[in-house]
Amino acid sequence: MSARWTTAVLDPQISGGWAVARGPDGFLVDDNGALFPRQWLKRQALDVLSEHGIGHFDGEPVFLLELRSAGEVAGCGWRGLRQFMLEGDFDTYKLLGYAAQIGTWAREHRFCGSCGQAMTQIHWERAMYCQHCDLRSYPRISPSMIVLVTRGDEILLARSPRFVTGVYSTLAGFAEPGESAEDCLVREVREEVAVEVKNIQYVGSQCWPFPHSMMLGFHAEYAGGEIVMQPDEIEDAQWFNVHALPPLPAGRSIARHLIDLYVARRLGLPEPVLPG
Ligand SMILES: NC(=O)c1ccc[n+]([C@@H]2O[C@H](COP(=O)([O-])OP(=O)(O)OC[C@H]3O[C@@H](n4cnc5c(N)ncnc54)[C@H](O)[C@@H]3O)[C@@H](O)[C@H]2O)c1
Ligand SMILES: [Mg+2]
Ligand SMILES: [Zn+2]
Repeated sequence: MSARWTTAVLDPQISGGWAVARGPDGFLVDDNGALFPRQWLKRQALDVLSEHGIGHFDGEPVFLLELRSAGEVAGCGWRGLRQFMLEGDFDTYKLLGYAAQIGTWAREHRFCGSCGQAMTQIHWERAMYCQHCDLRSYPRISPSMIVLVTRGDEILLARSPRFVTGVYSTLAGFAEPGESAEDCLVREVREEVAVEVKNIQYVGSQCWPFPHSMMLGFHAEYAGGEIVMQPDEIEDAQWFNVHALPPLPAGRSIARHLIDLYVARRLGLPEPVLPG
């Protein structure tokens, strides 16, 4: 949510408003962006799997058309969510990030995980419902810890084989059942680089809709151990001096914020603000 964008459960039976369409290649866009007059968009030959009322943008209702396949709409193209995260209006990115998470979840919860029968949308809360089991499934959110480990002027950064060439980032990993945030952080750092940490401090959080992570960001100090990289997960890990940093993650990511915040504090510069 943001100043311009708030989530809400809106009944698709009501008419009007804006709509976004999401297919396998991302969101439908034209020169004005990804928001289209809903009645116009629904007249296009789109292969709609489901429709969801997702919230308000500048006070106007917004709906998501989740598509089975990418079709052709004259004058329009497709744009992935990552592009919206990297550049352009952040409120629009927040709206589309939410739409993507709702679309993914609804697509993956069409059938009851308990009995296998078709589920239906309910319109007073964000849930899919199985009448047979009286079971509700809510949108999936996966808590992930992300941590900048520091040792004075040095910060510990690593590369996953999945990263853009040359980029180094903070360590991250998904929480497992039974863990606290701190347990998870200590385990992930141990698994990925075999380092021990102390003085864990919570910094802030960020929704990361790729596809449904909730990043909880921390700072921790080095407490011991030599770097041993986890095979397959970590391609390289090093201590970098704050004056000689490698290519870093995208400006709006919490990974980048954790790095920029520490460097600013170390160098006595103004502190950056985490994009909400
Ligand atoms: N916003 C940021 O700045 C930022 C930076 C780094 C990582 N991330 C995100 O943090 C998350 C975790 O990072 P990671 O990839 O290093 O995780 P990780 O170290 O836990 O390893 C990834 C592996 O975890 C497993 N996995 C996938 N989804 C899972 C889930 N929902 N629950 C449990 N295990 C799962 C898979 O085997 C996958 O290969 C990812 O979503 C990643 O995109 C965000
Ligand atoms: Mg990881
Ligand atoms: Zn069921």
